[in-house]
Amino acid sequence: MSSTSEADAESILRTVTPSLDPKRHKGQAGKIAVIGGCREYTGAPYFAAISALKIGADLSHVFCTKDAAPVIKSYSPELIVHPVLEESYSISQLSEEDQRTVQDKVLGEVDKWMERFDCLVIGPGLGRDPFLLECVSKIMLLAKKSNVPFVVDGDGLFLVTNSIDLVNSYPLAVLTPNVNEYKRLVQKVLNCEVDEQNAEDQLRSLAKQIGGVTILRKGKSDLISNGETVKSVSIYGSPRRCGGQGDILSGSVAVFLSWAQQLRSGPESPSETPAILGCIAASGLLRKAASLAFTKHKRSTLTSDIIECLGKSLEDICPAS
Ligand SMILES: NC(=O)C1=CN([C@@H]2O[C@H](COP(=O)(O)OP(=O)(O)OC[C@H]3O[C@@H](n4cnc5c(N)ncnc54)[C@H](OP(=O)(O)O)[C@@H]3O)[C@@H](O)[C@H]2O)[C@@H](O)CC1
Ligand SMILES: Nc1ncnc2c1ncn2[C@@H]1O[C@H](COP(=O)(O)OP(=O)(O)OP(=O)(O)O)[C@@H](O)[C@H]1O
Ligand SMILES: [Mg+2]
Repeated sequence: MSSTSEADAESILRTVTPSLDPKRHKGQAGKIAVIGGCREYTGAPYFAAISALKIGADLSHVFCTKDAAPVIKSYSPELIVHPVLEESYSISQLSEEDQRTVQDKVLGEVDKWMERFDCLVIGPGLGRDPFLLECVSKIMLLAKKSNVPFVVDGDGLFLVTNSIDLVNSYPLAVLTPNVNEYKRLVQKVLNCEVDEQNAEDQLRSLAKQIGGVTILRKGKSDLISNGETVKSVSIYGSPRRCGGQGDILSGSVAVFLSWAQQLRSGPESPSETPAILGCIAASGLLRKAASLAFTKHKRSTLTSDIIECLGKSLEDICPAS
């Protein structure tokens, strides 16, 4: 059994971040899709999707409900927004057969794009509507069929905790639970309470029990495990706990995981998996950006201020030229 060690996040950021090569075409630096955004939540999918672009992905899509789409589009013309998800209230008058037709249509809309994506982020601002979550569980099956990696966060974790088979033994799944989401996962999967005294061993057991998926447990230090190795990232971030920082993280993991996967085909393939590298890089960068934003804005630091600092924080670690 390997022991926990503090990851060298800066060095990993330098390793996984690709150079800006003029020979590369649009799309090669990453095509990310966020599955999330409903009547209540439009900020979370926006934060995840825009963070992916600000770090350096080429294209960032959002698949959300019809009500959320115009709102998310209005935040940014950079995002490609698909108003395809349906909640129960909009289909409750339909017969069972018509509801199935609606579900097939939703799945068709997502599936026609699936193979083009390097990574999905499933859950920021998804909500907990049962019809919508059933569609999303089928989207996860489609992603697995196409071997597309996915990061599960927010309400996606609510779905997965209640249907662990959706991610069990899928090596390209990354779960990014916050304190509440982690507690629910531990209770459900390990049948016990969170043990802070043995946090690393418990995280390793949890990841192993879910068949070697990668888990990034967010907190004062971020802990990352795939059931074998356990790494921590404790770089000083910010004392502000404004909502949305986890959404930046999930979009960032998707980009760095995609970049780390590209290294696999190169001559110097790192020993850690792309999922572990992606988590370490994202955690390190978010913490640097949060620290920079806090230096400028102090108590009024908001998630959008942290997003504005992603570029400078990455530039300080690996300059573009
Ligand atoms: N600006 C935005 O748009 C942002 C949107 N965000 C989005 O918010 C969503 C929830 O994420 P979160 O982080 O609030 O979840 P978390 O800490 O487990 O819950 C806190 C407490 O609330 C409750 N609860 C939560 N959701 C519930 C529901 N649908 N229905 C009923 N209860 C619910 C929960 O109760 P419990 O389930 O534990 O009993 C717990 O006590 C998620 O989609 C996220 O992406 C955030 O990313 C922030 C920025
Ligand atoms: N106590 C803490 N001290 C320092 N950093 C923290 C602390 N808690 C969380 N973080 C950092 O903030 C990031 C987001 O974690 P958080 O627990 O706020 O996620 P979340 O609740 O899912 O956020 P969101 O509001 O986006 O849903 C993590 O990557 C972590 O690095
Ligand atoms: Mg969250």
